[in-house]
Amino acid sequence: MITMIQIAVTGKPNVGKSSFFNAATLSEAEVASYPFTTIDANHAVAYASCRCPCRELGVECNPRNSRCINGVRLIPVELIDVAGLVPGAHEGRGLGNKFLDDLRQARAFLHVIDASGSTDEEGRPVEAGSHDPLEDVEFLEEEITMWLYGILERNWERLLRKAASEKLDMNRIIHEQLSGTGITPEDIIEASRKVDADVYSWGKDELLQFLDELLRIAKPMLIVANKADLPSAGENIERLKDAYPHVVPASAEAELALRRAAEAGLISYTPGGSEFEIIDESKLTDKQRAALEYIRENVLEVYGSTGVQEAINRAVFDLLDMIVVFPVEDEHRFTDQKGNVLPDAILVPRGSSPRDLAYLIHTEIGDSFLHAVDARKGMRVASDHELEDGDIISIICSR
Ligand SMILES: Nc1nc2c(ncn2[C@@H]2O[C@H](COP(=O)(O)OP(=O)(O)OP(=O)(O)O)[C@@H](O)[C@H]2O)c(=O)[nH]1
Repeated sequence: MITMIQIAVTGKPNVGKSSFFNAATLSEAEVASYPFTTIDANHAVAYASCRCPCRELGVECNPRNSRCINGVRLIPVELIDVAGLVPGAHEGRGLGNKFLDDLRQARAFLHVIDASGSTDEEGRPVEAGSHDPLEDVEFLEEEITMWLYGILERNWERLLRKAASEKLDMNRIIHEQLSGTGITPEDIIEASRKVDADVYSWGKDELLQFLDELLRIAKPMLIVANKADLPSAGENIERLKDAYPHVVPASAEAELALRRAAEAGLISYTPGGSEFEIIDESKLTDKQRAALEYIRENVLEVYGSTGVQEAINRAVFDLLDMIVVFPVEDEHRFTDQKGNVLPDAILVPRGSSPRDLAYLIHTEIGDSFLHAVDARKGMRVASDHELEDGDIISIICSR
């Protein structure tokens, strides 16, 4: 059974988190026949997008677990709206079991910030450009680190003594303490290697350094530099890009405006696209025309898109390093048992093998895996062969 990848969306009040959440989630109209658009108030379905092989193969696909719009395959991922991360939250001003639950589920964080600097550190509106958004990035990382620190620090001395006297592996003990966060033993081993000092001599500084590394590995973060449409955002976006590896300029408001205009039949626009076309000039009011031109000049032409879809894609394909594989039963017709062409698009971690894919689809398929065929090349591939992005794979089982 394949579960959707879950990504947390967080940010202080007024930065445009709800706008981003809505803009990333296709509306009911756009996904009419698709069953799960909104899960509940705090969970919604967004899509990672990639090229569908249907065009290149000259076939018409019948997607089952995903959608195909004009040759673009949309693969569902789940967004979790994480509220309450405000400065000081780790001290008990808001982070509770709900946060633990969100943290456990989330594989990565999208941190929405107001790149225009028009909200202060608590999210109150201030004059554009008067707040430095780089401070907001630091605060969020610090909140999560300090929250984890609170969990470890409580019992640290006792745990060290226990590990020393019973000759227990400290990494395992740390993992037990952080159980419920979704952090794996491998993540902990990798992070603790990055701290020079011997674990038995770790003080506060080393623990914090360890937790910083751990978060980077286990819950990587992408900065959504929102409100990129405002003039004061440009310089901040450059500074953010200099300081952090994963920054996507975005305008959630522009994405919403373009979609509304498309729904009203005023423009043609594919969500996440790099351009739009006005359908009938005479239908636009002066105000609408000016707003659309503003978006074209200040968002699309500057940043290439509104950044909303790009943020989701970067989280899935860069931060989490996933690739897309299309499993089929019939390697000649690219179909499943029922004749659906290219029915499924599956996100798998880069480095996965056909056998890993088989297990991901179903334990039984993994257990009875015999070999796999690369349907494009019509060639058998080894069970430990590394799958490539866009592969169409037929799995041959003994049952
Ligand atoms: N210029 C501009 N304004 C935006 C953008 N996104 C959101 N806003 C505005 O920012 C304000 C806050 O947006 P919300 O989406 O409600 O922000 P939020 O972070 O969810 O706020 P809370 O619900 O208070 O947590 C609203 O007035 C939006 O219209 C954007 O991309 N550009």
